[in-house]
Amino acid sequence: MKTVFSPLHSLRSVKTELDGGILIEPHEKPSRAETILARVKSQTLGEVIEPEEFGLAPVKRVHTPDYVAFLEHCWADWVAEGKPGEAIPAVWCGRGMRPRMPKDIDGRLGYFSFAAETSISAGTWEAACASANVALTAQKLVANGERAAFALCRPPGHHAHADLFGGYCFFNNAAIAAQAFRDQGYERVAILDVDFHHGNGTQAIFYDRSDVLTISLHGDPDLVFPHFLGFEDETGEAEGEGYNLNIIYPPGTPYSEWSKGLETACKRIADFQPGALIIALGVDTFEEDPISFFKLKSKDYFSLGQRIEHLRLPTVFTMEGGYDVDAIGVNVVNVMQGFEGRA
Ligand SMILES: NCCCCCC(=O)NO
Ligand SMILES: [Mg+2]
Ligand SMILES: [Zn+2]
Repeated sequence: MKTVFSPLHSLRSVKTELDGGILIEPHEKPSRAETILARVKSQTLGEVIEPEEFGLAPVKRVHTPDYVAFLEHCWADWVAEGKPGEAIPAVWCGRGMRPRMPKDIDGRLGYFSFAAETSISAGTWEAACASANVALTAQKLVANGERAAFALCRPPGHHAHADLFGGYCFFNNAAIAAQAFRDQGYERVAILDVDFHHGNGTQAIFYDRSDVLTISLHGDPDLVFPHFLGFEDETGEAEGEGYNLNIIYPPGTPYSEWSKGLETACKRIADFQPGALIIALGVDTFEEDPISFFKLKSKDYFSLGQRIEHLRLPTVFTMEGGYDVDAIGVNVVNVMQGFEGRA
């Protein structure tokens, strides 16, 4: 399996994450991607290639022009106002207020975000663009005949809405790849999000559509991020009714339980008969993950990869979450080796 990787990910190197009332070293840090890359190479998973440049057109098939323009200029606008730290949203449109786009950077940060943990600084824009190009390059490999490709995306994307950032995400790489398949004539595309957290952005982007099936397995949003979306009664709307599926689990869920939801998801995907499958791959389902509460073991990721392969679909993997950096390389590559039958 080929891996697509961009060294430009390291331009995303913020020093802060708001957590527990203090600014901590971000969980979503450059060493995550470097560790995965090292494991891809040490396990000779396959060729590693750099992304092609696709420009902003395919990004704007998912994200709004105002949002893209905001992300491009955010850091410069923030610095121009003489702010001392990294750009962090601190004000939002609360219930009963007016959801119009403010001029000021503080207002725009809140208007275009849904959470406060995702700081922005120099290089964030460039890294987010590179991450989208990584996903589009993997999508092109698969559209051109590869059975599967691994988009080693950083920053991740599944929390990003059409015009919202948060949860360490800016561009929804999986959604951008899905829309690229659709624009290239694939009638139906399925996105399966196996990250510990709900793929709220992915759900929202396709919520009223029946051409892209969105499924997410995740921790109960009543207990964990993103808190305000991802419940099992969210099944799609209008044309999209029946084309969104959320499967939630409690703290301590082991693979033996979690895999029942995986089975349900795979059966729904098989029924949908998509021409392509995108796996939003987070490994923060791991038992040692610092911010999550499932209990998957490293060996379980082989099984996950094997089950996905049994769908017999052209498959793009987009890297999402996973914060136990010591184990992230093994867990991610275990999925790929399971997929390739090299478990
Ligand atoms: N306290 C912020 C938690 C953000 C979760 C990021 C993630 O892993 N999403 O998949
Ligand atoms: Mg998920
Ligand atoms: Zn996650």
